[in-house]
Amino acid sequence: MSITSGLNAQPTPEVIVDETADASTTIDTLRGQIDALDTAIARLVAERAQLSRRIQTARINAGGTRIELGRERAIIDHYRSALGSEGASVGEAVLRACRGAR
Ligand SMILES: C=C(O[C@@H]1C=C(C(=O)O)C=C[C@H]1O)C(=O)O
Repeated sequence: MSITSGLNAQPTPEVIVDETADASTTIDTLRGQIDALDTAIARLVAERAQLSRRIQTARINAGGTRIELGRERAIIDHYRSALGSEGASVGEAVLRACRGAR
């Protein structure tokens, strides 16, 4: 299975802004949309972390290691392909968030 096949990415919703509004109203509207996206991103990362920890626990219980670097490299490559050069940093941050104990 490819990395992407389990993802259910949705298109970014259309940005609806009143073109006659003043700048501060436009900024408030767009910031509201950014806040909603950040909430969704955080929820997805938390959901991802739960799945990741289940895999890590299963592997440890089977006598393996918590970390699998080859798989992590593929994930970072995926983020780089999707987001450009800064995508690798995003992928690394996501992996870190999914590794820590909670
Ligand atoms: C979840 C896994 O275990 C670890 C965590 C990973 C992740 O959060 O994506 C990836 C590789 C492993 O270091 C896995 O092997 O898939």
